[in-house]
Amino acid sequence: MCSAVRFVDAEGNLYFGRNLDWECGYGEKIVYTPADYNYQPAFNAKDRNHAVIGVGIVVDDTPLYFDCANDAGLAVAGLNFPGYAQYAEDSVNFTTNVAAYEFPLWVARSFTSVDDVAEALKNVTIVGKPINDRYPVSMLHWIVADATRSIVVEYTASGMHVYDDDVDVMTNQPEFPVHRQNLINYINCTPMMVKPVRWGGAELKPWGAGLSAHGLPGDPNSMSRFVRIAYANAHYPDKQGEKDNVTRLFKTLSSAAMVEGMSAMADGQYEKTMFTSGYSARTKTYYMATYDDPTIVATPVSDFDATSNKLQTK
Ligand SMILES: C[C@H](CCC(=O)NCCS(=O)(=O)O)[C@H]1CC[C@H]2[C@@H]3[C@H](O)C[C@@H]4C[C@H](O)CC[C@]4(C)[C@H]3C[C@H](O)[C@]12C
Repeated sequence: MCSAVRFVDAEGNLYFGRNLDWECGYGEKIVYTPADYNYQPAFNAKDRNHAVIGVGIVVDDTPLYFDCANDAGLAVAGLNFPGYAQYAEDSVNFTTNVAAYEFPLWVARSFTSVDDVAEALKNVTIVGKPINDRYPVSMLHWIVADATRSIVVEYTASGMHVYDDDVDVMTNQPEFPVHRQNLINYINCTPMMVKPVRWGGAELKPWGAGLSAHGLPGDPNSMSRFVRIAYANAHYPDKQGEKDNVTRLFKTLSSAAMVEGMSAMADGQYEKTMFTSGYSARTKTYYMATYDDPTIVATPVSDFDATSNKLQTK
């Protein structure tokens, strides 16, 4: 399972991050794609040369991003969506064709805002073409965010769906509208301290703080994580400064993190939060912590050579 979140700090700077929950890693690193990198889209898309930083792997000199952000403060993450995602089998004439594997790269190379992405997606086909035989097509949906808002992009049997994500979180299956509607089941949950009540002759006092959120789902399934991270994101108080906002990002994501042993996949292997990563548009820094080493490592864009045309990893 995976979970993602977006929020802005008190000055309106974007913070965006995700948990990558899986049974194994892919050798992912921080990958920097400079503006002058020779990106050759899989089909007829045009490269608009935004520099990109994110987490991914490099295959055939192409950065395959799990999540990334660009120099304009636009960020995107891919999350599993099997059983629902259904890409086109081939390119479609008179539309912009984007291979599923390049979707985050294409978004971040091409656009400066969520509004522009949403407009472009009106005429986009996502094609289920693998980059090569070693890496089959992943069935994903994506959350795209900037300092103003976020959207969820789902490509299913009925085509392209772009949803306004007014709670600024995403997890896995099912479709975004189901997650969004399910939140109504939890609107009784609040962070307020519960007052003592009388039931007949008895005075009932709360155990302590937290009782007002009783019923918030604690299990690792996708719908439960959506509720939990939406609750955490909605109630986290505004923070000043980079440090407290990065803490907010990682703590909010930890509310939906997967602990090894809690959830086995179909093959019997346990899922765990392999890494948590995120971007601060305030300082143009990518942050990452792994399951085995929770130290949050900061990689500012300035660590890379922006004048080069080569992919760079750290
Ligand atoms: C496994 C990852 C998603 C994690 C997730 O959402 N888990 C949910 C588990 S469950 O089903 O809901 O149980 C996804 C997110 C991004 C994916 C990667 C990126 O799309 C980049 C390439 C794309 C290639 O086609 C396949 C390898 C790959 C390197 C992908 C491997 C894998 O599918 C990743 C790493």
